[in-house]
Amino acid sequence: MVMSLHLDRHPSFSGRPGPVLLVIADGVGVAPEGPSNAVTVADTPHLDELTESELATQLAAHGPAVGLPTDDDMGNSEVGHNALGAGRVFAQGAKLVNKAIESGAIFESKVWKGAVEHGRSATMHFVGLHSDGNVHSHNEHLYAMLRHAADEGVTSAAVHILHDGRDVPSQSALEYIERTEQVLAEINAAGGRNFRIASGGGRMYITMDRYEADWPMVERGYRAHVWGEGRRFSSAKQAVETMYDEARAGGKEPSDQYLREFVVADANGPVGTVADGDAVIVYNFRGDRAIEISRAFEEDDFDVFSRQGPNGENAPSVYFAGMLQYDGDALVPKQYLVAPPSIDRTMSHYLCAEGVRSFAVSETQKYGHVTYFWNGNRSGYIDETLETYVEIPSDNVEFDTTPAMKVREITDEVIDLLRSGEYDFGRLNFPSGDMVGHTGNLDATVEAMAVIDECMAKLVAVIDELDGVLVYTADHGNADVMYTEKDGVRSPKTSHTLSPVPFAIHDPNYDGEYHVAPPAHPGLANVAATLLNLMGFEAPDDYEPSIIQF
Ligand SMILES: O=C(O)[C@@H](CO)OP(=O)(O)O
Ligand SMILES: [Mn+2]
Ligand SMILES: [Mn+2]
Repeated sequence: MVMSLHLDRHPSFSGRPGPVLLVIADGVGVAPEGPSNAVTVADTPHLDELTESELATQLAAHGPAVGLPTDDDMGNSEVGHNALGAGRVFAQGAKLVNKAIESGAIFESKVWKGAVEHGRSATMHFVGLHSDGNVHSHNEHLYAMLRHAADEGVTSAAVHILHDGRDVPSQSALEYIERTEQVLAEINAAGGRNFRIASGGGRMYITMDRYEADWPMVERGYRAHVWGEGRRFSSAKQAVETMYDEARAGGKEPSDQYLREFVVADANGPVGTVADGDAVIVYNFRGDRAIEISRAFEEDDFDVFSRQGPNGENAPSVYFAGMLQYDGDALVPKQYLVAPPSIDRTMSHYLCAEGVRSFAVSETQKYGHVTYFWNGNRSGYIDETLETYVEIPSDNVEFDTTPAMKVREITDEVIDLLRSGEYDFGRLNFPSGDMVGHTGNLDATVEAMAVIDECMAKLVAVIDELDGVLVYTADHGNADVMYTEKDGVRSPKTSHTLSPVPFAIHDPNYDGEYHVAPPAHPGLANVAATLLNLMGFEAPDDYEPSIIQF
């Protein structure tokens, strides 16, 4: 049955005269007050006023509430914005890949079989985030594929690892390398097989750029993985240990995310370059940071950077597949192992069908979050005549050096759009709670929160002036836990958290027409229906229920 995209008007509430604005403070969760909570350490009188009002509550933003396998899975931007924008919970990549591996369906797929066929006569390469963070990837998926490939007669495999330190502890690369070397050794022990780690580097330094913020990152990764260009070491372990030592000798604590690229080489040179006829699998299941490297491998007429070898050789022609299809509109990549969640009828689809004008604003690092993720992993507009998307270019720096990021610029842009009178709905993402939070720098994150608070005050004032409604929430936690402490020793926490997130409505015309009455276990997926109600619409029947009741 094709569901119609029509929205009924709400029977008792026709909305306010002004626009509805959703503010998503990325990575700003709710955790107990304490010295490691940058959100509570910061002075944020305006946020406090919002979250302490009668129109406030908290929402689950991790685990099954956002389509992840278990309650141990922290939330992230992809699943968070998917749930916010689509008003329902979809089984996400992490879960879908687990299922495909458990059932064996992944190994029955035509794409896997094609990869194995190439791997039998050439080399099978695996490129991906090397951890069990379960945000972009999970090493158990890699291991299952390596073992299966070996069982199916692949004799040569090369793994290209991206150190994490962002979804897992900031200096954990060596533990993951040790475990992977163990798995590879077990596979090789059967004889006649050469499975090895071939190259790698930090995820924030090579390969895993997103939203075209920093293509040179992808170029560095491509050249290390394909051509074996980079500093040479006898093993991945030696590479990481050397770089740790060098960082500390320079007075700096090393950070896995930012480690330089390395290549494993022996007396004959790099041990796992990519050649014509090889298979390459990107084993990340999340799309934003996997799209650019996929394009570099699979596009015939790719022209963002030169893929030629050091002596002018042509880029190798490979059999390429992603774990999932990362962009269902642009069809990137063309071949994939597991079908992505099919997120249909997002809130944007309904609003466009009703002719409602809307905008979305963020800076590069989160621009795709409020557009591509929000719209169910679709790039581009749903209806360009009704929507305006604004990207403020991000600086390519380590973000604790610029804790305000572009939050003030985003605010100014949003205020202009609100005052234009042309929009009934707008959404923005403030990136800094998350991006600065990921650096593990507490002071910088406290400063980031103070800037968000300052900008919230401005937005609230404009909403008052326009008789609109402001809704404040976040997509998952991060800034709310900046370090953990054990036996008096502090370790920076660079990852997201399991915390709930704030939800608050600022409605200057509020006169008791509705109240906050969330269903049991409210989560991010309940926000879309709430926003539609505040605009004077009834939500679609199969959306998760609204947080407000009239
Ligand atoms: O930076 C990222 O890729 C993730 C963490 O892995 O963060 P977010 O989900 O907030 O984008
Ligand atoms: Mn996020
Ligand atoms: Mn993040």
